[in-house]
Amino acid sequence: MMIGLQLHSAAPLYLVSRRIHKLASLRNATSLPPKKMQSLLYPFRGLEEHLDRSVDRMQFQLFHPSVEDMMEAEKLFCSSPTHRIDYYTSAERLDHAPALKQPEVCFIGRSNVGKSSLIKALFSLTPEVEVRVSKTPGHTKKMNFFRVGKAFTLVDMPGYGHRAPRDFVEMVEPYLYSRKNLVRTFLLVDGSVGLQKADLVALEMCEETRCPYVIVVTKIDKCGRGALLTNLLNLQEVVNSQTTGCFPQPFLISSIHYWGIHLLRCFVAHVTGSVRLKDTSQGGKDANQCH
Ligand SMILES: Nc1nc2c(ncn2[C@@H]2O[C@H](COP(=O)(O)OP(=O)(O)OP(=O)(O)O)[C@@H](O)[C@H]2O)c(=O)[nH]1
Ligand SMILES: [Mg+2]
Repeated sequence: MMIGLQLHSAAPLYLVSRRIHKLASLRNATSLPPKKMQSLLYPFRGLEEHLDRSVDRMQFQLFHPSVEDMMEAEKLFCSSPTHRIDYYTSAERLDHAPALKQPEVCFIGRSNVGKSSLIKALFSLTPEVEVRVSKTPGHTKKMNFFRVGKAFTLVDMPGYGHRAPRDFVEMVEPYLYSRKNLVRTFLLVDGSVGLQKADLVALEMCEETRCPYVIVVTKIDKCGRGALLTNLLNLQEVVNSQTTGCFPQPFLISSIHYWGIHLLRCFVAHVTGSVRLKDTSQGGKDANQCH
């Protein structure tokens, strides 16, 4: 559903692929019928009615900014002559990583979980920033640094898992332990398959590094609500019982449908100190708190 995309058009492929998806922009999203808009902006809302009454919903909505706040955050993800968003550099080892002062956030997770796709969706309002995604696990082989003006840097990491354990040990681990300007790690877990053994290892490592982290549940469009809820509640149980550095609210996203992308943009802007939000939480805890 690209704006103005006509399949029979003779437009060159690169022009077609760089058009902005309608739902990537909050202004278009707010013109949706209310229920659809709620599910796009706050994906947990779409699941809530299927949850057992005994489940505490508050934990899933600690970070719950207003649309107005999300609009403010969205501006950061739009490039302008005074606020350039660009791919900066890649590094194979920590000592090749650029020395940058601005706050940094990184995205880690198993190969193929959707890290690069998420970053691509976050940057979809600046389609000239190229983020490569692939069906083949192990596609991202280096740490890729993207600058968002002077506000923050975002880092796409190689995945861990059967094909790329070495990359992880040589790049991701040292980065997580020593990167001074790292303010938040986003640990991605595939919502359609739930927590895997390798995810638990990553979770343990995030605990050890002591840098605050947050879980992002990806590909929520790929499975039924029942399976997603089971995976989600299992994840919450692990977060509640085994972690101290993890923000208790998991972020649910679909990078291909833009579900949860606006909320996550706002969270990134918030944790990097790039926006001051008027209303960040309903539950009395803010996004910088863990348990
Ligand atoms: N259905 C669905 N597919 C997705 C979503 N996000 C990513 N994918 C698909 O999952 C595959 C892997 O996506 P990537 O973003 O390249 O995964 P990655 O985590 O960066 O993988 P590595 O770089 O290999 O570690 C691609 O085929 C994407 O199209 C999503 O939200 N929904
Ligand atoms: Mg990748």
